[in-house]
Amino acid sequence: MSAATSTVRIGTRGSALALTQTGHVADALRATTGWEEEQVELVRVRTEGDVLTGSLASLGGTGVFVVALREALLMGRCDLAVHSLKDLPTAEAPALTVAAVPRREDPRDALCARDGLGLMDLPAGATVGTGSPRRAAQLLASRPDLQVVDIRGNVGTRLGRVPGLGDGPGDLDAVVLAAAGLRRLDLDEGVVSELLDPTVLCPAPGQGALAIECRTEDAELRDTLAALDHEPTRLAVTAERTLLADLEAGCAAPLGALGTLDGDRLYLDAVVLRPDGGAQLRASSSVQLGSASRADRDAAARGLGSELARRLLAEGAAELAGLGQHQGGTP
Ligand SMILES: NCc1[nH]cc(CCC(=O)O)c1CC(=O)O
Repeated sequence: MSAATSTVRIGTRGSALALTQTGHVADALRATTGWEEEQVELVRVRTEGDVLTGSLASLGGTGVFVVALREALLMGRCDLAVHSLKDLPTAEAPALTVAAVPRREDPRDALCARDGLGLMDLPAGATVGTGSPRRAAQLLASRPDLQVVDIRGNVGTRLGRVPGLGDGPGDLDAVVLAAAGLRRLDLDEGVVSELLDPTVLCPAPGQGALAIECRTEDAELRDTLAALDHEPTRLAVTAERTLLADLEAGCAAPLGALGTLDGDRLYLDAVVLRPDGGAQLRASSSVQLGSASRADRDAAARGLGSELARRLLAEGAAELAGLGQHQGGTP
């Protein structure tokens, strides 16, 4: 594929959020390359995650939002794909490469409650909707009285469960969503009643970040996409995702991880919970990155994730959270 003579096709899911995210990447690509509007084209791909209606936790397997996009890449129906990094399985796909991780949006989770209520203001026994075992366990850890209700659907559907926040039944006191998605859709101002501190609700590995994937053989495109990479984000999510992989946890596991870069030091905080929130393990560590090569810094980030995973496993994380069950890992 020669960019100068043809178009670059970006595969995307059809949800409002996916189209917005992909649109931003298309704009960034045009800006760094000088390509014309029509040289970057969006191709819609329907994924299993968009079609199935069961609860997200019950889908169990990882990658329900990703598999069809990867197939489209491999079959040449598109040249690059934009994924929400937290939906991307940690196992790399053969013949595909994550060519760039752009700058991360706010990684925090957002409480969207009726009447602007914060987490600690919700009345006893209040109902909070989320399909995420990670969010459920952490909500219950700080507010054991809450009634967590399993919900799913796109952002609009979930907001509609809260009175005053959208079109829908308005049958819940609150829902929890990723701040990044709300911000990208320009919805955050009206609906977020509290941005939850990561010490209260630690985000999912990769939350708020995107991955731009292409075929490994497209060397020219890979070089072009590298311009969209944001190294501090890439290092943080590399540490988070290595931890996730080493814990053999899928996207449905009650675990949170957040990497942050301060100068040349990369920090990683993680929490693993019992699904009912009644017990949890927390661990933090950091590594000095130095001015070594990109490969060395990536390796240091992976080392940090592995070190923290080892510590958590030694303290009984797998038993606590029921890890290793979703991907056929160690029992
Ligand atoms: N699992 C669904 C999903 N995947 C990515 C986002 C948007 C936020 C992000 O980029 O992390 C969301 C919605 C949500 O969790 O509220």
